[in-house]
Amino acid sequence: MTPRAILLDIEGTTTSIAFVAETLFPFARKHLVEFVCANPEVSAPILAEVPGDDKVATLLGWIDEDRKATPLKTLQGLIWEAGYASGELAGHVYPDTPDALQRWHAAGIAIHIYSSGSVAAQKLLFGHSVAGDLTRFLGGYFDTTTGPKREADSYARIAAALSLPPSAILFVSDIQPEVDAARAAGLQALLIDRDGTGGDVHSLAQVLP
Ligand SMILES: CSCCC(=O)C(=O)COP(=O)(O)O
Ligand SMILES: [Mg+2]
Repeated sequence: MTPRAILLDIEGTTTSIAFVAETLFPFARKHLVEFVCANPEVSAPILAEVPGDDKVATLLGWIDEDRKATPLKTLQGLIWEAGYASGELAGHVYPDTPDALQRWHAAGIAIHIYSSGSVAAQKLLFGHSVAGDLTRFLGGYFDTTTGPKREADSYARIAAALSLPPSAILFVSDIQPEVDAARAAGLQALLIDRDGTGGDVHSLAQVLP
């Protein structure tokens, strides 16, 4: 069945893992303390969700281990905002990403994002991408506030939010447990392998070509 909506992961799917690991995360690490000190009122409710006495140390540890924790993701999005605004950051997208977004959009297929990165961070990345502002192609954004990406219930919630039967949505991700969870919820799903050594596809050019 041709899907009525496409749901895209970011890191490893639309965007390189290296950009996230080697550019975004170090930027957040470098500016974390400065941001928290300069924005105490914004930071306080986020830090309240971080366990332990030394919240900053916990957050820095989470960055190093790529923990997909909602408070960290919220804070990262806020920190990256200044980097995108100044032009120091530009959201990486693979060359086939804007082409695919344009193609699916023209075909009348709704395109949504589901990433562990916060919704604010998703909008920044696509709004300030190396291919320009791609947000005109995107209809909805989902993050871990909807639920973890490896749990089927999260995909059921997204289908309900989109008012679509799960089988009408095609999810694309580079992480097998995420693909498995989406399939368990009844979505169509494809594993993308950007190295081209496995997976169902290795480029978004192969998805609804
Ligand atoms: C869009 S924010 C940058 C990516 C990020 O922080 C992240 O955790 C990506 O996770 P994904 O679920 O897109 O693999
Ligand atoms: Mg991913």
